[in-house]
Amino acid sequence: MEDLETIIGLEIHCQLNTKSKMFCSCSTDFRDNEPNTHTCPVCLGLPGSMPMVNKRAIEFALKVGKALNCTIRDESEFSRKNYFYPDLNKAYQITQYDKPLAEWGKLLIDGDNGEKEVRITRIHLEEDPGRSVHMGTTDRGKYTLVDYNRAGIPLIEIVTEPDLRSPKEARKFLNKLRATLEYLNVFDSEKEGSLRVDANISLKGSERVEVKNISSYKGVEKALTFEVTRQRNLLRRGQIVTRETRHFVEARGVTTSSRSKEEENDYRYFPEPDLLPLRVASWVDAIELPELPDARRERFISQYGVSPEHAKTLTGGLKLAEFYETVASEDPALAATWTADYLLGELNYRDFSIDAMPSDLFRELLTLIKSDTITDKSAVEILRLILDAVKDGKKPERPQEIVSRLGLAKTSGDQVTAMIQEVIAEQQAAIDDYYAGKMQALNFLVGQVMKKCRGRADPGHLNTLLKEILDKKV
Ligand SMILES: Nc1ncnc2c1ncn2[C@@H]1O[C@H](COP(=O)(O)OP(=O)(O)OP(=O)(O)O)[C@@H](O)[C@H]1O
Ligand SMILES: [Mg+2]
Ligand SMILES: [Mg+2]
Repeated sequence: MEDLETIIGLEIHCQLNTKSKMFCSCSTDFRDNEPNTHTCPVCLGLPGSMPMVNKRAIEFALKVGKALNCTIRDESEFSRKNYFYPDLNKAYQITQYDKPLAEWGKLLIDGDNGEKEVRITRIHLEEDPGRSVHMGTTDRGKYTLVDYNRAGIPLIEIVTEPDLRSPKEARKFLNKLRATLEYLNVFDSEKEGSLRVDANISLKGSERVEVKNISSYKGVEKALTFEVTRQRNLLRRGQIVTRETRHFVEARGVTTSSRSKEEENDYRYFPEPDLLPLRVASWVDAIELPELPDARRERFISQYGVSPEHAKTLTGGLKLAEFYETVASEDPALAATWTADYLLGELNYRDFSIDAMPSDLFRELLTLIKSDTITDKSAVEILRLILDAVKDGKKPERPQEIVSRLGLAKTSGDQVTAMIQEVIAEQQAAIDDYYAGKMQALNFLVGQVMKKCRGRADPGHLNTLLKEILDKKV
């Protein structure tokens, strides 16, 4: 039972960052504004109002279609998906049904067993519903407010074939997709709720379960991991997995049943009578795609000579890739190591994005490392001081200032030699041990010199130097 194959397919809703909404001219820049201030008769769905298609949204969706190697349909069509819910003021959503804008694409990912192609079933355009804001606690004073500022924000839904084989692979797919969308400059990954995922999962031979509306990438992996265990346990106990829609409770990391298949709505789709069919396939030729993650990765390898692993990490997000290119000039290999191995670790630890690190300060830090002014250990210390200042909302000190203030400049050769002589004079017992062939004594002596210079000597160099001096004495 343990090796029952896991089958996963994703439906990803992505808000396009156009200036105005999908079918009206209301601004999409609503996040800092009062509820219901970005609305008009069209996005409120008032009787008699007529939708108009946002050309920009179509262009953005076509860009995504082209980047994901889709075929653009010669004719696509908007449809009405009918259901009643307070955040859906018209009682229908304008979406696409059997004639989506784009079909049959693919995205290359770094899968569980190496590089892998994930097929894209379709990409269609639709409008976001409004947002329900639940007030009060569950047991008392509970009521719900509705904010229609979000109603009508352009969305694309990207549906994959059930080609993913593990929760981790699903996360990798999402990371690659997010990077691609960022590079295309069609969405803003930092805006809350800009990418929402429905994750479908089954164990081979059983029904699938759909976990709806997961709003974080980590959430998708967690929800799917929970489902693998839950479904395996059901089968192990001789029960069956029922086809149902489930909800992910982020705070507890579990999924709960929200409605079973029998209760699922019949949406009574029909073609949207207020909009003409779209014939936009010919626009695709004029769309020029920017450099996408795979191409940039190859360029990083050839132009900067960074390792494939570093190149993959550094091109995993648009801002990260741009950051690297602003700091790479002096010593690309050094910059790659310090960005990918050290900086990213420190950022993740603080739940920061790359924006938190001022690139001019990082460049200065790299110069100090390259000129051998500070040790790696001191460089990490400086990095932490800068990021902690940012975290506290303070203006970070420049690396050079920190070096002077804390006296982090590497101890010079002469000073080290002097300190070694001091230690040799002080530690006769250890010296005797060393000559008696006890190699631990050397480590001890290195430690003593390090202590004297407060860690500002290069450990490898110190080791060699100390050995040289001691061996000469024999
Ligand atoms: N056996 C399976 N196990 C896991 N996922 C599957 C399986 N079969 C299909 N899927 C995935 O389920 C998703 C189906 O999405 P689609 O939008 O076509 O239909 P739906 O979920 O029934 O409709 P809705 O849009 O209302 O959610 C796809 O991502 C597909 O890859
Ligand atoms: Mg769907
Ligand atoms: Mg679905």
